[in-house]
Amino acid sequence: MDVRFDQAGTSFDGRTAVHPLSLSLTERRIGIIGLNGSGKTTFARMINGLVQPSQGRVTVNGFDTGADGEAVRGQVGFIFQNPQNQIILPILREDIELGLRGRKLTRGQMQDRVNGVLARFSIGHLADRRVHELSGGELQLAALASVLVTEPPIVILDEPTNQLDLRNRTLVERTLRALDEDVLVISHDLPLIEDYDRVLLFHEGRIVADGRPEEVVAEYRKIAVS
Ligand SMILES: Nc1ncnc2c1ncn2[C@@H]1O[C@H](COP(=O)(O)OP(=O)(O)OP(=O)(O)O)[C@@H](O)[C@H]1O
Repeated sequence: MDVRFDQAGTSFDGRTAVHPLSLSLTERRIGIIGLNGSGKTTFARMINGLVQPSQGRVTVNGFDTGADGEAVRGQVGFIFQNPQNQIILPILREDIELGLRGRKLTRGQMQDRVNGVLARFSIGHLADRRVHELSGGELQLAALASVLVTEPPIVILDEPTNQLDLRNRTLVERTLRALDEDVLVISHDLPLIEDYDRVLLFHEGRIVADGRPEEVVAEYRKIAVS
């Protein structure tokens, strides 16, 4: 990935959520950690243009999140903290297809793409199930399938193992490890990011540590008890 922040920061109603920062993210797997309310989600949303910087600029693979919003959304798939909120249609297959509407695909090509992504996450058996009946782990995989069917090169996941039991957590962890796409994962589940290429620690809207997982997690532990 090639994500650049150039003195980019953002405020809500005069309160700074992310202080202006400059950095470049080029690694394949990046973790974001920090206390509740430290700015992690806001930072991630600035990358896909859901939150615009109040100052500075953010570019993703060369596209400006302000000026080239549509191109940026094609580059970055975002899986929200509560995946049930992002699945719109009642039947999983229909929801996955929704992402492909507007693309010039024949019915057959569309079905091939949907079946391909279902097979990739081993959830073909869920294709015709009602989304609201799926378990938490199944829902996470369903959300991944719905986002990845459009083939974004970068995927951001906001707390993908939140509220999952050990089995579903392991399933999602294993699935994330096998992804070919570049990933940026916000997580309170520290083992999930322990072998990532780079970890950012947010604290009060600033990045206060940035580096290898063990070093950054050690800093996080200090903040957590201070
Ligand atoms: N749309 C918004 N309007 C107003 N304030 C917001 C908005 N989004 C976030 N904030 C505020 O910005 C700060 C950072 O929030 P953010 O969601 O980025 O934190 P976080 O680190 O992701 O937290 P958590 O771990 O609890 O999900 C918080 O004080 C939050 O209340």
